[in-house]
Amino acid sequence: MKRIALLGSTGSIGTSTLDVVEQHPESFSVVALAAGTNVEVLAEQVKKFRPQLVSVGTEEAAFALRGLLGSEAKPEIAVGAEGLEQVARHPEANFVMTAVVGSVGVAPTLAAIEEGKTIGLANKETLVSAGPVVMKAAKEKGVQIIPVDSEHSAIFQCLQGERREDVSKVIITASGGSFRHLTRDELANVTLEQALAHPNWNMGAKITIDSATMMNKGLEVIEAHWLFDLPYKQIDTILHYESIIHSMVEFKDSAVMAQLGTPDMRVPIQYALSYPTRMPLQTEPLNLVKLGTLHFAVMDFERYPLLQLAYECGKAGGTYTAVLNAANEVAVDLFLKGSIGFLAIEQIVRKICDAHKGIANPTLEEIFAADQWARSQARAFVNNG
Ligand SMILES: NC(=O)C1=CN([C@@H]2O[C@H](COP(=O)(O)OP(=O)(O)OC[C@H]3O[C@@H](n4cnc5c(N)ncnc54)[C@H](OP(=O)(O)O)[C@@H]3O)[C@@H](O)[C@H]2O)C=CC1
Ligand SMILES: CC(=O)[C@@H](O)[C@H](O)COP(=O)(O)O
Ligand SMILES: [Mn+2]
Repeated sequence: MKRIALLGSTGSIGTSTLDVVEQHPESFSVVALAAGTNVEVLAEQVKKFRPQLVSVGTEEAAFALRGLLGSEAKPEIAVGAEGLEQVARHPEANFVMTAVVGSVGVAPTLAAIEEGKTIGLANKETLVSAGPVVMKAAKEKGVQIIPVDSEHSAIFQCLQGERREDVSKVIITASGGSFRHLTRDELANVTLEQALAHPNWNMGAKITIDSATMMNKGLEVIEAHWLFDLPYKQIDTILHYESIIHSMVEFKDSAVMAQLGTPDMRVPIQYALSYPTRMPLQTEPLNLVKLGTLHFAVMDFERYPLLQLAYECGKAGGTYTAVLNAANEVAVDLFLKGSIGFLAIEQIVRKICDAHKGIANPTLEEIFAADQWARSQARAFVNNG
């Protein structure tokens, strides 16, 4: 039985995870849930899955949750960063699904690793921000980090039974995001509503914007570097408009393995939970005949400069990727709030990365300090025009 602690239960990955759990009550149960402030959805989840512990972002959310639950369910309720960590450390959990958004995922992921829990990693910002620290901790504790991000799950699946030394490269596919048909000039006046309309996936707001700027692929390249212990020269990206091929691995004999499927995150979520076995899943099966044709194009680094920047930061290493991530989190948040235009996201992130004086082999404290520095720089950039 997988006894799951789920971080980010009210989000896109969180609700899909609970859908998978519901399909297999004999194999999966929920012992603890963590969310931010969406207490309406959380209350329904608590009533249905009966976790022992629940964490919310604020005291107000905790008060509202108690009111919504009434006498129907009375889980222990924790709050804030401490609450997230408590959920990650829950003594009865043997699997922690990290599906919060942002580098707020670093601390609870490290806490779960410290407790020896298997990690299902959806939260890509964790490895982008603190990859060396997290991977070292997982190695020392013998903890398995199973990728949930669709591309990394695809690569992970393609690597089963293969020897790492036989891999010549991985090829991460990119849909191109909401504005893939626009030129850079045409990006100047795009709206938030347009940016949030991903062509293939229904996801949370932040990752949908990251997909439109191609930062999502940049974060995924860095995530792949840490998950699969590959140098950046062995990590390629390619445009693939339908998101049917979730990623590929090329081996030294030129054989290419790919994992395909209709775009449904429940597949990689369930694979992480059932690994190394597979289980049935109610989802739309892939029909290649109906699809007819799949389309590909070479990645355009001039069109998508944030992907170029992500490779640069990844290769520079140290604190550069934490800064890249934190500046991007703030810039995307400002765009979501309507404070800046779409193209300002990449301008802000580039300026802050250029201004950063990196620290090689950083400690966790140095990573957190770099993250905070980048956030304050990004906010100041906007305040000062
Ligand atoms: N959506 C997808 O298909 C994919 C997502 N990912 C990655 O998975 C992660 C989650 O993405 P997604 O589900 O789309 O995001 P959503 O925005 O849909 O959900 C985010 C979740 O995190 C919670 N949360 C946010 N901040 C905090 C906080 N400070 N403390 C506690 N909980 C918090 C939210 O709570 P609340 O809403 O209650 O405030 C919500 O439950 C991201 O890192 C993303 O890049 C990777 C691949 C695919
Ligand atoms: C579902 C998933 O894993 C997302 O990261 C998705 O890949 C976003 O799509 P693009 O970044 O390719 O637009
Ligand atoms: Mn992805």
